[in-house]
Order: sequence, then structure tokens, then C-alpha cells
Amino acid sequence: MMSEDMKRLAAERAVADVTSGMKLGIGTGSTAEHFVRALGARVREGLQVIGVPTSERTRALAEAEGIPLTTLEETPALDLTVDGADEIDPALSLIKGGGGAHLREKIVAAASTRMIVIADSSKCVETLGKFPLPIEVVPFGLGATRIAIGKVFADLGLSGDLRMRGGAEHPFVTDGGHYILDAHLGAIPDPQALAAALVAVPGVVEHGLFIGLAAKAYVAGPDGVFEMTARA
Ligand SMILES: O=C(CO)[C@H](O)[C@H](O)COP(=O)(O)O
Repeated sequence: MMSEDMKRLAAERAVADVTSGMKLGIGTGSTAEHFVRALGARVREGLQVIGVPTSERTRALAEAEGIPLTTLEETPALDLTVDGADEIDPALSLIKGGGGAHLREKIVAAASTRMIVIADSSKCVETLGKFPLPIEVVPFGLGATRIAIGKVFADLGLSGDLRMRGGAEHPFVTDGGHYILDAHLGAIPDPQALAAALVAVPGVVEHGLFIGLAAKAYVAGPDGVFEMTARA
């Protein structure tokens, strides 16, 4: 089975959990796009939901699919967020932000009673960190912020480099107008400690570690979709 088919299967499994009247957080990325398309088909059949998109890209697709949308200002509490991930560990801690949307994704997931992750099995890891950890930063003070983040890594015994996404000449700019530094760490043995230390750095807006947010994951492999719940 092709990876794209697996992503679609995981997304369709999550759509089956959506019931009429739900307020949904709608994720970003290629797997979440399958979810949006499958949800759009159900909406056209009469399913009544309202959604908050986690990026401008998702907003455009959801609008094209005819999914009614709202904002967290109008609808601050959501029932369910469905989103992809770049890495999933056995505790259902995640690395997200490969698509640069992790700030809005985290706000939306935190505003939801439940988060379901959808992914193909290549995203499952024992230890997070092979995928570069996205760290969203404000453009002001970038040099100082980089040094402070480097100190966090050193204090935690982590080594690796921080690379500006898009390069210094043409930096990637997020929906919030910020830059992303990708931290190539190889392994993050204590995601909780790193998460706490990163949010304490002035200039860091949000990092891509999602801890304690996901309730379950639908992961599609060659033999079909399996459900993952957190292993403590
Ligand atoms: O966090 C994300 C975007 O910021 C995505 O969910 C993550 O990058 C996975 O994307 P894909 O489904 O395309 O593999």
C-alpha cells in the first residue's frame, strides 16, 4: 500500500468518529487534507459540524469542501481535533510543525476536549527527535534567541544544530508572521524537560512538542489501521 493510501485510511477512520453537532479542530498537512476531503463528503451528505482550521491552507481547502467554519473567538471550546504528526512516541507525545502550522495547531488542540492523531506507520518512533523539532520564534532578536536556545540544549545535554527554515535569505514565514528554527537533535530523551525549557526562552513563540494532548492515534500500516493509546 502506498503511503498516501495509508494516510487516507487513517483519515477516514477518524471521520467515522465525527458525529453531528460536533465542533471540530481541523489539522494541517497531507494527512489532515485527506481528513478534510472525507469530512467534506460527509458534510455534503448532511453531517452537521463546524470547524476551526489550523492554517490558512486548511481554511482554503475546508471552504472549498463546503465545511462550515468558525473561529476560537466565536467558538472557544471544541469537542475534537483531528491532526497529523511528524513523529509519535509510545506515550503519544508528538513532534509537529513539519508544515509550519504547530502554533495554531497547538492552540486548537488545547481548546479541544479530545485530539486524535492520524498518520501512516512511518511516523511511529520509540524516541522523538530524529525529525527536526520546529521552534517558532519572533523575527526580532533572532540572534539572541538562537543563543538562548543553544544554552537550553547544552543544559539538557542535547547536541545538534539549529537551522533557519527556508535559509537566511528566504526564511519561511508562518501564518503568524514568525520564523521557524528546526532543531536537528537526533533524539530527545526527555521531551517534557525540553518543552518546559523552550517555552521559558524569550522570543520563542511555540515549539512542536505536543505532550499530553493526544488521546489516541489512528495509524495506518500495510495491514490496515490500528488504534494507539498512550503507554505510560
Ligand atoms: O504538524 C503538521 C503541520 O504543521 C503536520 O501535521 C505534520 O507535518 C504531518 O504532516 P503530513 O501529514 O503531511 O505528514
